Amino acid sequence: MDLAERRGMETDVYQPATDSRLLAEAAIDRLSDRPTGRVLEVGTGSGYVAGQVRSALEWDVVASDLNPNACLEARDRGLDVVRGDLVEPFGAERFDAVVFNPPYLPTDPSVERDDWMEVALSGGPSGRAVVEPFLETVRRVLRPDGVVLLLVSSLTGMSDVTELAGDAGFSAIAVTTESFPYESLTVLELIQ
Ligand SMILES: C[S@@+](CC[C@H](N)C(=O)[O-])C[C@H]1O[C@@H](n2cnc3c(N)ncnc32)[C@H](O)[C@@H]1O
Repeated sequence: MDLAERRGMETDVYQPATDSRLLAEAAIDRLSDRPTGRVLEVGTGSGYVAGQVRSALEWDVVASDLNPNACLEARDRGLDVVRGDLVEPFGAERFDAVVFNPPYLPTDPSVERDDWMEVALSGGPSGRAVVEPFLETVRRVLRPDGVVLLLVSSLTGMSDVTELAGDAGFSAIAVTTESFPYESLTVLELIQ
């Protein structure tokens, strides 16, 4: 499924899809092995992933997004929501885990549209335009034993993402993968 097909959803807020469900299941599985803590979902969209984690685990859950419409939708689920760019609004060492299903589809700049679905889906020409600054900054908000759970598509370049994660001081482990005709989706656990 390409960007144009995903665009069939004429909405301002990304609605839960296969990638959202894969990330929510992996986050619940991985975080249930750890003591209760505080988790941030970056790019929460509808709030689905954060809501699933909050229902399944006794963790404090915070959600954030750049898109004000997403923030309102996530708030309607009863989530604590902060509007902002990636982890910029948050202080140092605030979270035991950060989860993110980023915009990851490689997109030709000449067909980019100026709307919130583009912000939700487009990862720029490489697919890594948002993943890269996320990996460069996320460590600041993690407690010393905190982890990241990051959804990565084969379209985004798995080895490029694991290399960027390594540059940012993380080791990456694939915790789950699902394959589809057009891409495979993996959740990486990034450990400091
Ligand atoms: C693929 S959607 C995922 C939505 C939701 N987490 C899910 O899995 O269904 C990516 C989300 O990231 C948000 N986003 C994109 N760039 C962002 C940024 N720089 N800071 C915060 N959120 C961002 C988008 O608005 C969108 O809601």
